[in-house]
Amino acid sequence: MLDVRNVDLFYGASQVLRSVSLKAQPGKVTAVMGRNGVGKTSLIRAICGRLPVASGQILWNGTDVARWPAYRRARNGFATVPQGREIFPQLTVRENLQTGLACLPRSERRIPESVLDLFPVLREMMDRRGGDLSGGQQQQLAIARALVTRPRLLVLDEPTEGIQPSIIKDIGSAIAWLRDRGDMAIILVEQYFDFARDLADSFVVMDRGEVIQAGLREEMVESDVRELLAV
Ligand SMILES: Nc1ncnc2c1ncn2[C@@H]1O[C@H](COP(=O)(O)OP(=O)(O)OP(=O)(O)O)[C@@H](O)[C@H]1O
Repeated sequence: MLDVRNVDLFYGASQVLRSVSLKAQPGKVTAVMGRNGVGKTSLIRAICGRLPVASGQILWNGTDVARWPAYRRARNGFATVPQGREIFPQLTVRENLQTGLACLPRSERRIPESVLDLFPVLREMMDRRGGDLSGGQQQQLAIARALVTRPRLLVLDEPTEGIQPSIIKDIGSAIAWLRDRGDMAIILVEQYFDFARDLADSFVVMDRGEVIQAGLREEMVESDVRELLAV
């Protein structure tokens, strides 16, 4: 289980996270919501080790990993699907997936069939270049690249951004399937309310670097949260 406690984060003198706490449990989706610029991506980067926190704890099954480098967290089960996907356009789909394997021991560096079963379109496109895929296919590739490490914590940053509705549905089904498998904690950063609500077990809403609302999905009052998300 991931237990983020009172994390503060700064860019230079500017504080972008203020005592942020959240939990993520295996078999559950924690949705992180909030308008543009409230600190969601910074929070994800802090969790995955791409940005150093100034204070607070990031407990992973009881161990504080807040000072661990990103590669060590990756080896211990953390995987991220970054905002904007960060696909290598010149590499093939297969090569993009292989980049995800780097944190695994040599003997385990293979692309699991189950990942391709989840996104069959990728199997058909293994030798195509990443840059030739549609936005939705690239998003599926980014999720698959995270999954090849067989993560125990999957963090997705706005996976529906700029994606057409039919593929959003496929991505939602894939996330639900991974959640229901039960061995992975999932953090879903999302501004698309309906998508987040359909998948979430619990939620946090952020504003200006702080968590201003949090609770279980049943406690998520649609009108309140929509208001907090409105620009
Ligand atoms: N590298 C950086 N240096 C300085 N300030 C930054 C940097 N990256 C982000 N910020 C600022 O930190 C704040 C939080 O940004 P962040 O990207 O975490 O928000 P967000 O909620 O993920 O927004 P979005 O949905 O637009 O990605 C914003 O005010 C942003 O301008």
